[in-house]
Amino acid sequence: MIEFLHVFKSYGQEKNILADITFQVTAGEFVFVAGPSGAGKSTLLKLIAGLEPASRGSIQVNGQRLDKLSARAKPYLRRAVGVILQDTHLLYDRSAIDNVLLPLSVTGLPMSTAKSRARAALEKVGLSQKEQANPITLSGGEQQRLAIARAIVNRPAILIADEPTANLDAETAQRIMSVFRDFNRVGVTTLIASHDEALMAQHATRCLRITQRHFADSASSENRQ
Ligand SMILES: Nc1ncnc2c1ncn2[C@@H]1O[C@H](COP(=O)(O)OP(=O)(O)OP(=O)(O)O)[C@@H](O)[C@H]1O
Repeated sequence: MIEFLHVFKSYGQEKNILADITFQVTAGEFVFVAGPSGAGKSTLLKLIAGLEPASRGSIQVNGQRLDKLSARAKPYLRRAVGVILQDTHLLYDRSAIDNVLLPLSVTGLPMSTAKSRARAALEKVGLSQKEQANPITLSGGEQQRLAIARAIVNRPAILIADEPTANLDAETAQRIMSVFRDFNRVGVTTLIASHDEALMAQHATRCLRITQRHFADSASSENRQ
């Protein structure tokens, strides 16, 4: 489902932000990506989403080598991977439901079908009552849930989220995590970047840990105690 083989990533003069990363995530897994600030967690998620190219090595997502992806295959990959970045990029001049409809606009679905899909996505994250609200009037946790609804409306096989519980109180963070667990329960492969150790200890089944010049996978044999 996701495979990194000896992946390196540099940004210009910023050499080897990620160095020699190898791991596999199989369909349906729930995985945390952990590590201190600046370790490269966001970078790892962006590589999976195809938002940044690897500098070296091979990445496969959903059976496709990202560096060999044809222009025609790119939109399919975009739909297969739902992405929630640190900045949720919600549009504050549109209603909540219009934000969720946005990724559907390129699919050619009839408006009535698109609207019922968007409503189903809002319902799954508990925001049915807020479909006409402007995102700016929503709380931090509600905005995060709206971003999740927008990420899952195309029914992605993989969901990746970058620090989705940052800046939220503990109770709201738990609510967001249970939304992710619900999607994972129905088969969505889920990767979440976090540096909240307590939250991860509670929820993690597996943890990919990036620290300066070191990568550890809690599922690999050398890390099993
Ligand atoms: N577009 C970019 N151009 C240059 N350097 C970048 C770029 N994006 C990230 N970096 C650098 O790469 C390193 C890793 O950044 P990244 O955002 O992946 O870390 P992170 O672990 O997600 O951090 P945080 O927990 O603070 O969000 C940082 O030193 C950052 O400055």
